[in-house]
Amino acid sequence: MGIHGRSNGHTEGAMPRFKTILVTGGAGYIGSHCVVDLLQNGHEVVAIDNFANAVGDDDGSPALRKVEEITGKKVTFYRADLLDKPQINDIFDKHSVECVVHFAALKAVGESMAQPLLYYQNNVLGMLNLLEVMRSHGCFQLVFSSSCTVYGEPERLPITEEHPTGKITNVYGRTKYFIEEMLKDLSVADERWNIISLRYFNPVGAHPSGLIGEDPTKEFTNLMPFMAQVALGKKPVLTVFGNDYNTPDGTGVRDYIHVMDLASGHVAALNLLSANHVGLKVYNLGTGKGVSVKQLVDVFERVTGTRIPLQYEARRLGDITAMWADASLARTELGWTTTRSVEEMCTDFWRWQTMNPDGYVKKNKTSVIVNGKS
Ligand SMILES: CC(=O)N[C@H]1[C@@H](OP(=O)(O)OP(=O)(O)OC[C@H]2O[C@@H](n3ccc(=O)[nH]c3=O)[C@H](O)[C@@H]2O)O[C@H](CO)[C@@H](O)[C@@H]1O
Repeated sequence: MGIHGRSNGHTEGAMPRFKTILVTGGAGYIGSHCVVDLLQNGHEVVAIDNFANAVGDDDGSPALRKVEEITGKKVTFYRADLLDKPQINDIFDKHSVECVVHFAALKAVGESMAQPLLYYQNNVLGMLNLLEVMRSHGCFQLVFSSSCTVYGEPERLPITEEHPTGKITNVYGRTKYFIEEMLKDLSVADERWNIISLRYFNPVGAHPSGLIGEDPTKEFTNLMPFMAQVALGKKPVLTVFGNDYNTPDGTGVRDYIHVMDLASGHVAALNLLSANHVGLKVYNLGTGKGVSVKQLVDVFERVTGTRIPLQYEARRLGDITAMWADASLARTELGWTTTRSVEEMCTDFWRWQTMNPDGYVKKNKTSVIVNGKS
């Protein structure tokens, strides 16, 4: 096991049934953490990313170089865009990809409302291109990165996979929903497909080494990265959107999940796919525990020894009151559970932030001009 690794009941050391995995969006936040776990479980990884929301430089991905440092293993990387089908085709020609873990997507809710066509094109068309290239290369094994956002406002809590989907209030969420519907149709039409869609709750935290973490290149609005910026003094105050919700302390409740627990959910999904034909299966990945904004701030302040000034404002448009998972299906069918506490989510995120206050360091080749010669 690599530095600070933690087994979660999966097959470390054993030979995985899938050898080469293509990871789309591999340089991103969840993608890079998942690549660590895949490598530590014996898979070979070909990662692609277009750097739409991940740091890239002349040598590729700084995040994936850190992943290589953590694991002592090599990642094959291509800067590639799923909208460029011939390029994706070339990558499949070069590597015998047995399974795809598909993270690459745009994910900013506000941006998705302002630019719906961009989101439908990138997320839905990107998925279509990928599925077509996979099929033409005889690759039918897929793990799809979905979201609890497909449930919309919960009718009951905790949310099981049977909860109705589709009543979504934003375009980003609808792209995830439409793709799930597409995957359903595909698995019915052609039984060669073997697909698991993982509905993530709220991923937070970072790898405990502090070497990789969340470093969005776009403006971000998620709670934990924003809170960490306030703790670092880069932003003056954390705005709490609403303290009049029907929750114990009036602030919104979510199911925060450590990104390394999320990563191990993907390894568990691959283990199931490689041993069984499932058609299409959907699993919630969450801890099953609801944590309010105020509670998360309290834990963060306590474990990091920082102070987060708060400013209460009106509810954010499109936000729901409370959401947490029933993750028992993933426990029984994938043999997967979360093992990391809210304290670890905060400590690990803070370690990444303090070790890398400006995020990843880019390695760009600059030519130095001396006496007119470069
Ligand atoms: C409406 C929205 O954006 N939903 C997206 C958001 O979920 P979600 O809104 O749950 O995640 P956030 O991290 O943005 O917010 C979590 C909680 O913190 C509160 N909060 C957040 C930021 C802040 O500065 N102050 C504050 O009080 C929110 O009101 C919410 O109660 O991120 C998820 C993961 O990327 C996406 O799948 C969701 O589609």
